[in-house]
Amino acid sequence: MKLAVIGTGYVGLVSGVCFAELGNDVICVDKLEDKIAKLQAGEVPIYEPGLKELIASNAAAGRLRFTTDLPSAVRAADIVILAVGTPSLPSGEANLSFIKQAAKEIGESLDGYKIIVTKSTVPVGTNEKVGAIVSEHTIHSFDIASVPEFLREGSAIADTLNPDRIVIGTDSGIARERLSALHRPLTDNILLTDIRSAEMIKYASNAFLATKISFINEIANICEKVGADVTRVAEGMGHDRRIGSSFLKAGIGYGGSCFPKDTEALIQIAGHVDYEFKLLKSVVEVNRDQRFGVIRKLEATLGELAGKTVAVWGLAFKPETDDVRDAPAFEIIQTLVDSGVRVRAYDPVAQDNFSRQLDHPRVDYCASAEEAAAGADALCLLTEWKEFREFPLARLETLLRRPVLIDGRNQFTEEELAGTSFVYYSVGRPNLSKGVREQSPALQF
Ligand SMILES: NC(=O)C1=CN([C@@H]2O[C@H](COP(=O)(O)OP(=O)(O)OC[C@H]3O[C@@H](n4cnc5c(N)ncnc54)[C@H](O)[C@@H]3O)[C@@H](O)[C@H]2O)C=CC1
Ligand SMILES: O=C(O)[C@H]1O[C@H](OP(=O)(O)OP(=O)(O)OC[C@H]2O[C@@H](n3ccc(=O)[nH]c3=O)[C@H](O)[C@@H]2O)[C@H](O)[C@@H](O)[C@@H]1O
Repeated sequence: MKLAVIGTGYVGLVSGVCFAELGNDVICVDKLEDKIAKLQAGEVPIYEPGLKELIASNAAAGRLRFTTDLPSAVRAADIVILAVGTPSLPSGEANLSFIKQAAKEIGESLDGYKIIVTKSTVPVGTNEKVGAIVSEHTIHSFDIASVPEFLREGSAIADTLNPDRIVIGTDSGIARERLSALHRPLTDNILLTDIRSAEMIKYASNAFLATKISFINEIANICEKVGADVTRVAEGMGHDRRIGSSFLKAGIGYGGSCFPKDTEALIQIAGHVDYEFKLLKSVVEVNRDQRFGVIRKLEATLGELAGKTVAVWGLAFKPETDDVRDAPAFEIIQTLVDSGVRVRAYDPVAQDNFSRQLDHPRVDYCASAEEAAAGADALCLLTEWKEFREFPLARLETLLRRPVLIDGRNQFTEEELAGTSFVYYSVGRPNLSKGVREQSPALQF
């Protein structure tokens, strides 16, 4: 099939290249001339494992092209896929200006029947709005469909090529048939729905995953007070197939370009129909506070923070990505420098993106994990990159001025820390001092 994909962010690029890999003829479109020029030259604007190679092979095979010429790409396609951004407005609502503008441009470009698919995450009712905008600008017939995207950054290609399910929301028989045929090579698990339910499935899925994370983070916070270990608790819960073991990793809370914005947007969607989504409001509130656990633990060990030097390992919101959108590291580092701390930060991949957005005289960006740790009063691990997990603890002990390790991602085990001199605070697990568990407080009944 011939596809035009509008927007070359994560979703546009990854789904475009994966459809090309399946043998379709794909043109990816973006407004940004620089971005398209780079893609045409074989450069990939984002760090995503495997993406560069897959783009190169499909471009060389002539199945994948890049352009800024939206009208020509739309005319050459049978199916037009909208993958533009839907960032948050200050109110928390989704900003639909990119969607609306792209819908207008698509409408103006139509020269015959097309299927117009929205992959961007959009509030219920948006696809109908897209249909109305396209209609205003064309005399040609078209159908609309909502096909939400569920890929995760860092494993985007594997997720796209092996999806748990594909959701196709449309009221058109032709669109249902052609979009099922397009996705069937990926999975047989295709769920056909109406448009509004498909739009809701995406928000409900992200909100539920965010809820699991905030739930386990609250359990972790209680574990710290009662002397239990949240990793064992999550393991014990996860064996129950009704609960499942995924998304039960306690830590510094969720970040990224989607959970924070989509939870806020769903609260607004509910509010517009006079429904207060109390549970999701709490999920967001718990998440906002969770990152400050790192600061509280630093204060508990170092006392007054002003004048101290703190190393930070990890700036991306999760490993295997250079995306720093809504990364908890921003607020943690900002709070530290506001308290008079000098920060020595390092991330193997996301450092350039991060430092462009947080430039402060008390933040030094370092060339290596080792350089960041050298001479610091404490080290905070904020992103679970493999290189941090594999860093020899004996070496780290000698680099730090004080062997204080605040592990925001529960990366090290008690066995690994046994025999070291670390004061070790993690999330929802007993604190260790010189490798030995600190006494849990007596419980009152
Ligand atoms: N990033 C992710 O992992 C996932 C994102 N989503 C959703 O997918 C959508 C896209 O997200 P990202 O890929 O992160 O977006 P992004 O914001 O990184 O990129 C969007 C791209 O669209 C381009 N664009 C905007 N208007 C355009 C127009 N009229 N014509 C051509 N290009 C245009 C922009 O220049 C930009 O390059 C969002 O709704 C997001 O919520 C869904 C699942 C995963
Ligand atoms: O709509 C989206 O954009 C995407 O949002 C998430 O994907 P992503 O944000 O790339 O990454 P996740 O792996 O879900 O992690 C999100 C955040 O939650 C945190 N997390 C995740 C899992 C966990 O157990 N604990 C936890 O704290 C991560 O550290 C990270 O900050 C969803 O997992 C995707 O299905 C969805 O398509």
